Amino acid sequence: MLEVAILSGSAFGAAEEVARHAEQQLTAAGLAACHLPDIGLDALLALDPQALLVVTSTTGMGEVPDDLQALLDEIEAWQPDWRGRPVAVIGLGDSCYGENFCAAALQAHALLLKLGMRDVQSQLQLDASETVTPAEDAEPWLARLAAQLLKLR
Ligand SMILES: Cc1cc2nc3c(=O)[nH]c(=O)nc-3n(C[C@H](O)[C@H](O)[C@H](O)COP(=O)(O)O)c2cc1C
Repeated sequence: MLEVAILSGSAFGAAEEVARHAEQQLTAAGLAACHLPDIGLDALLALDPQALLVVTSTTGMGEVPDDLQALLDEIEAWQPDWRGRPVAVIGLGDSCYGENFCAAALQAHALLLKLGMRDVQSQLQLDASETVTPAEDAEPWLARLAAQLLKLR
C-alpha cells in the first residue's frame, strides 16, 4: 500500500521538478510517498494509493500535457473506486493565458472530485509570470498537506 501517489503532467519539465520535490518533502515528513511519472491505471491500482497528489502544468490552449492525459482518460473510462480518499492538486500555469490559466489542473481536480475523492486543501496555482522557483514556492503548501495527511492516519 502506498500512502501518497504523486502523479505529474509536464510538457517541459517544470511540473516534474515540483513533483520530485514534493516526493522528497512528503517522504521527509514521514509519509510513504512516491512520484510515478507516466504510470498507467493498472499499475496505479496495484499500488492501492490512499491519497493522490497531482502536479500538472497546462499546455497548448488549456490542455493537459500528454503524459498525464493518457492516465486521466483511463480514470474517466474506468472510474476507480477512490471514494473518500484525499486528493490535492498543484497547477503550474501562466496567467498570460487568461481564462485558460491552470486549466489542466482544474480539469484533473474536477475529474477526481467527481469520483468522490475529497479535497484536503485548496488547489495551489503557481504562475510562471510571477515565479521562477515553483518547487520552493510549493514548500509551505506541501508542509500543510503533509500535516493534514499525517493527521488522517
Ligand atoms: C506552448 C505553451 C502553452 C501553454 N499554455 C498554457 C495555458 O493554456 N494555460 C496556462 O495556465 N499556462 C500555459 N502555459 C504555461 C505553462 O503551463 C507554464 O510555463 C508551466 O510552468 C510549464 O510547466 P512544464 O515545464 O511542466 O510544462 C503554456 C506554455 C507553453 C510553452
